[in-house]
Amino acid sequence: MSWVHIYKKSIHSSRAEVLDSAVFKILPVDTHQNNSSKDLIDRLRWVTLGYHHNWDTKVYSESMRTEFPPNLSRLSKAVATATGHDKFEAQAAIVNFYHMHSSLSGHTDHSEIHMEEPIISFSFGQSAIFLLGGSTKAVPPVPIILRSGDVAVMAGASRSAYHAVPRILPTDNCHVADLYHDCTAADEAFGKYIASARININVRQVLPPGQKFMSSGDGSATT
Ligand SMILES: O=C(O)CCC(=O)C(=O)O
Ligand SMILES: [Fe+2]
Repeated sequence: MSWVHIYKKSIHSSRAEVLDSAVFKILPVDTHQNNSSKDLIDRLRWVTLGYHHNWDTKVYSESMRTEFPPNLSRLSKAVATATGHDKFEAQAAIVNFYHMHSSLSGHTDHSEIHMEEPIISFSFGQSAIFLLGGSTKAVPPVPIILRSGDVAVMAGASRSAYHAVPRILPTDNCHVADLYHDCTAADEAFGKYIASARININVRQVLPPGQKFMSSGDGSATT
């Protein structure tokens, strides 16, 4: 496993583009409430990019694919190359939106057809306790704090290890101002959002090296 903590100030500029051509998951809306945009933003839990992982079957398919955001692709490739994975191609990402009481239970990420390349994970906003375990849930996990601007590279054994996010930790040191340049209304709204939220973007390669599309026999991942 390798972990790198770098580039706090240089990883915000693709924010608008990242949210283009994405699949969103918003928690069910209570029809008795009025669904203001703030209400909907608060219910947003994840977005997928590139190959859109089917949340129920955990399978990717060619029919559920949109262009991967070029800026995020370049950034992920630069991080992968800097950590010794220069063949890495960004083809899918999950953007997780955590609130102060959110958590993510223990799981492995194994839907990708090609598992030899790392997962590149970017964290913004509030901090998280990240637990990194082993190949079974019996392996006691190691706790790691992921802060805003941290980049984690899950490679080697950690690529297929169990991991979880049991707690979001409040921080007043999340460099909110670094996450945007111009003080537009949208930036101000983002500043308010991120003051009590964590965003994690984790980027994956799905296909084997050189393969550009999924063929019909691909994508039979099991949970
Ligand atoms: O939020 C994180 O740091 C981890 C997210 C994760 O493990 C996932 O989306 O599969
Ligand atoms: Fe994961």
